[in-house]
Amino acid sequence: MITGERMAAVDANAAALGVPRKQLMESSGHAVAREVRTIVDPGARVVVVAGRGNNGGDAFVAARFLDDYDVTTVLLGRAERIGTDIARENWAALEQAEYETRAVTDSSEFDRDAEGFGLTDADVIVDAMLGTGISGDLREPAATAAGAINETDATVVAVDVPSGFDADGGDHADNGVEADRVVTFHDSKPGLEDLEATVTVADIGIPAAAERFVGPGDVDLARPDGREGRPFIIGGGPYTGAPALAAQAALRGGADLSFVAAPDSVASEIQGYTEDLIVQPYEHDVLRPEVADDLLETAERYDNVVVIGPGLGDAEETLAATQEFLESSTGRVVVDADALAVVPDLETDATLVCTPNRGELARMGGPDTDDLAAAADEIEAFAAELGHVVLAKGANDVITDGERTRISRSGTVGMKVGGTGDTLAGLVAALLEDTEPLEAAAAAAHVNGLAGERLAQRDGHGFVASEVVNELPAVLWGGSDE
Ligand SMILES: NC(=O)C1=CN([C@@H]2O[C@H](COP(=O)(O)OP(=O)(O)OC[C@H]3O[C@@H](n4cnc5c(N)ncnc54)[C@H](O)[C@@H]3O)[C@@H](O)[C@H]2O)[C@H](O)CC1
Ligand SMILES: [K+]
Repeated sequence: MITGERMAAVDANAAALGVPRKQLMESSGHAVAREVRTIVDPGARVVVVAGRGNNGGDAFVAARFLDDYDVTTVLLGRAERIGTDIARENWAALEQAEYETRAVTDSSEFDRDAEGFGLTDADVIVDAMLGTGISGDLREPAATAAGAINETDATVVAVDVPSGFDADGGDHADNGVEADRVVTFHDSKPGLEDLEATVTVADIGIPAAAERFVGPGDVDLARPDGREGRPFIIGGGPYTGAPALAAQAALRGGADLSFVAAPDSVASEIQGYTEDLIVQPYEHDVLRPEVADDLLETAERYDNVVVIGPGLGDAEETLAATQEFLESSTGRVVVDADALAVVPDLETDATLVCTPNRGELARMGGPDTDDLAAAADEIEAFAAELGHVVLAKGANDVITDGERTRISRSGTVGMKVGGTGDTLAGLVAALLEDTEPLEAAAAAAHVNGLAGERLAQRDGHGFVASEVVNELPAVLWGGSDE
């Protein structure tokens, strides 16, 4: 089962792996033609009703695979307004090859002339008006066309989803097409099983890697569409760099404001790094239990995305305070570095994203290995037992919520420089604002690694974490096509 928006991400990942959308469209269209062949014999009358997006593009391909049928392809709209190159190219091929095509420019034509389109004597109608690109109830001329299609006795074959069906939410527009068959691509869509139609899931050659490995489609999904979120970064000890890097990375990753809580002994030093941070000192030199309550109260005031940075090694005090803080948290918390030690025995309603490096993963009870990708199943089982998202950092990062597991292959040996874990933790916090934890962690791991790759291309492996922070926006908004 996959939603429409995740499908778009998988398409983009497939393209980045070398399987372009036009190839997927060819496979999609062929699958639709094969379905038609199971319903009627050659010579039968088939009417394709196509929209101006890739859903229509699929059906232009299908028409090409139905040469031995009496096919008319009807485009709702003008050809020059077809929305994508690959759909337009497939329409042009139909016209060049003198297939029977017709463009309808307004719904009155449809109303007045449903007969004329041969809808009424069609044996099969291919519904290719709208697929996963739909937004809202059917608009004209699709709405009128859907009504005309629903009134015929033809067998209706829907491309990907019946027009009007929302592949993210799973509900179907009241004025949507009632299909007899649905040929959906790659994986079923939530809610299709509730329709009357017979659903065929067509394999269109998308490599499993497009879902397994994090790619540009995942970054597209997690990209903040504006400035939002106010993560709260808690530095647990006297380190000044870690919370500062995490807080700056959160800002670079799209957060509105970034608050840092740090021991008063170092708070002014952290503020000294940059005016962009709002640093709030807490008494004592480390995170102590009596401080935890105040921090909790503060955290509640923010968008409950919190990053707990490194503590003081395994100092009892700090760990007790961290445990107390996490047990009482209810929001989304990125837990990094020494704070991770308390997570295995934690009872909390908070949604944690744990970002262990190899040693921290092993100490938490996860597998102790350099090759995280090879241990992905073990890490998935560990995350399932832990009950939280684990972003295990290594040459390849393994990101898992205990059920779904992704691997990010981005990054470079230069990323081992100190502080890149802090930039990652801050970036996760920024993306957690409006992206689900697994997706936010996967995209952050990928973007952080791509930032390092860009720096390595420019400066070899001598870059430092503060440069990774500054590189994040270019990767997140620069349309990186890695
Ligand atoms: N997932 C895959 O592996 C592949 C999917 N393919 C097909 O691509 C469509 C999605 O195509 P997209 O261009 O994103 O959008 P659509 O064609 O679904 O629709 C866009 C089209 O519709 C208009 N529109 C949007 N909302 C409405 C509305 N409420 N009423 C009327 N018209 C509306 C919008 O203006 C556009 O013109 C997917 O379903 C698959 O069929 C690819 O072929 C490749 C592989
Ligand atoms: K459709």
